[in-house]
Amino acid sequence: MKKITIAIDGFSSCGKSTMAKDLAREIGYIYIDSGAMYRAVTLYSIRNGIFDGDTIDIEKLKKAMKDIKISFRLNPQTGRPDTFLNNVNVEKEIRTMEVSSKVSPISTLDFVRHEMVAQQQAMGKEKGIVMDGRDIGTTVFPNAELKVFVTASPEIRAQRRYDELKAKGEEACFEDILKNVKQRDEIDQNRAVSPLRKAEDALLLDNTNLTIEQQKEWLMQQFQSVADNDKTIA
Ligand SMILES: Nc1ncnc2c1ncn2[C@@H]1O[C@H](COP(=O)(O)OP(=O)(O)OP(=O)(O)O)[C@@H](O)[C@H]1O
Ligand SMILES: Nc1ccn([C@@H]2O[C@H](COP(=O)(O)O)[C@@H](O)[C@H]2O)c(=O)n1
Repeated sequence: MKKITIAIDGFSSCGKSTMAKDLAREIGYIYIDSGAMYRAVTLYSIRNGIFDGDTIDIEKLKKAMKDIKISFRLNPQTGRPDTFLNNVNVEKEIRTMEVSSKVSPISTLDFVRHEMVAQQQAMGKEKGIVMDGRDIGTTVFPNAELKVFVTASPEIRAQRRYDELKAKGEEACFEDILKNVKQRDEIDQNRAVSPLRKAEDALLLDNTNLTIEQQKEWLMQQFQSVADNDKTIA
């Protein structure tokens, strides 16, 4: 039986990784959170003096790219891959507000995107992959057999992120999160290289009023319908 490529794109914090990870687990595919890779480059940049305030030292980052090694390893406790930067688990560190506030400018840089896209395409060479991000259906895997574009209102997305942080016992400010969500959407949609766009052949999912369970079922149905049309897919 053959495996396919599944691309899940959309706005920040709308539930892409939640649904992508669940589908991948259910159908036995690899799951890759491409946003984690841009976050890892950002964390490296913060830690290595590549930022001066909000200004990025482009030449320094260009030279440093060869020293940034990103990998994923399955965390048996969470059932999802943790992100490793130069062999150190940085899953928690890449999710801070500091990284969230600096990641979109880093993601506008053509040489960063070029390197990330090459690595993502290598990971998906054998298919059997569910990858979520911003440009997966448009740039990374334009021939993906199933493409989904997810959206929800900024307020709902910020609320979900706020609830998640509170549930973990972490400090959170709803207004800061909302501002960050809107800022990232703006930068991601308007950058010159691979801006956030719905691929023409992507299915649109507005999950504003859906539960996690409902969106999971919806995605599984879309996978089933692709598989029903081609009985060689599993
Ligand atoms: N339909 C839903 N209803 C309520 N909460 C949801 C729903 N989908 C996802 N969530 C919650 O919203 C938060 C953000 O989800 P998730 O991390 O999957 O988003 P994302 O799109 O991958 O975000 P990012 O762009 O930051 O990678 C999580 O706490 C998740 O549990
Ligand atoms: N394919 C992608 C994925 C992500 N980005 C950028 O990274 C930021 C963080 O991503 P999350 O999925 O963790 O929210 C995101 O805001 C984008 O700037 C990207 O450019 N391309």
